[in-house]
Amino acid sequence: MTSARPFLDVSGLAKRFPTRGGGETTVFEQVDFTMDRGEFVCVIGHSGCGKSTILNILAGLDSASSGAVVMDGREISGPGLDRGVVFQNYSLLPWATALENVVFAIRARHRDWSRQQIRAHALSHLAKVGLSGGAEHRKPAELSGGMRQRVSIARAFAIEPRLLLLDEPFGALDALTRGTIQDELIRIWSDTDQSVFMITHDVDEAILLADRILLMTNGPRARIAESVVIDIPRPRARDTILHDPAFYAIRNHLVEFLTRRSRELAAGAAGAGTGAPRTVRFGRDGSAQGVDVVPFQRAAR
Ligand SMILES: Nc1ncnc2c1ncn2[C@@H]1O[C@H](COP(=O)(O)OP(=O)(O)OP(=O)(O)O)[C@@H](O)[C@H]1O
Repeated sequence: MTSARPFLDVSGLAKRFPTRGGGETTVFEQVDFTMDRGEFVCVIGHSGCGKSTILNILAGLDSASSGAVVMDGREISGPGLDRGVVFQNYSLLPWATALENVVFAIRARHRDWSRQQIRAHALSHLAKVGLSGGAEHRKPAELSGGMRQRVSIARAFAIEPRLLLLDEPFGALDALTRGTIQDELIRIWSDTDQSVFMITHDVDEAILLADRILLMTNGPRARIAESVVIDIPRPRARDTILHDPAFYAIRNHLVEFLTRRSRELAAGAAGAGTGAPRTVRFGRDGSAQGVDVVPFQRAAR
């Protein structure tokens, strides 16, 4: 069932930067989308269309030139512990151990918790991402890239944010590590009602993880042109998902968007649309249907 008011409501978002000649450039405009509680949404679009800027605005680390972001009925106007952010470059405190990195975040969130409570909570979240048996006492420089990203994910989940913002979190990892951490991410997310907004360049990763994929046109004046519903049943596994009748239809649709339509739909191009994204859903046989509204229903995970 959908509620009358979405968990996250982004409307009319635009970002402009001044240019050297005294003018300004519009990176994106008319960005409109909503997210429901517990939904996992991925964003795909070419480099420079403004994905990270949108994520930073949702995080409260950047401000929009116009438009609004309303989460749980309140407008976002700065950073807050109701949102957790994971960047590609880990952003861990270099002088603190993995455990301390997580502990500091929990302490900021739960000021009334005892030291033992905080430590136990941190250790349990580190264990969920496979960091135990000594690794939790190492500093970031003594950890591999995959382990550092695990610490970032544990830290983000440990503060139990309502919205988790992930900016290409697996971009720097090798395929094997990437797969393992994707599985860990999905397992932790499945046990919560947290919503996830994730940027990725990897269409297979997006299909594996997302309930919905937002497709952005090329900048400048980029916008979200389509919202593609991924209703491949969960749990999804990387090897068996390839046999789902809808998988290649969705994959082809995304690749075709990136190679052709992201450019054709860009502002100024003939036939470029405006306004809210078109919702696209694929039938279980892989046939595409353009529909206006698809209610989000949290599927079994
Ligand atoms: N402070 C700034 N001043 C001027 N332009 C900026 C500034 N910050 C970002 N931009 C421009 O805004 C555009 C969008 O940047 P953003 O990093 O959000 O894109 P992206 O879609 O996340 O790209 P990528 O996929 O490469 O990470 C880029 O063209 C970038 O050069």
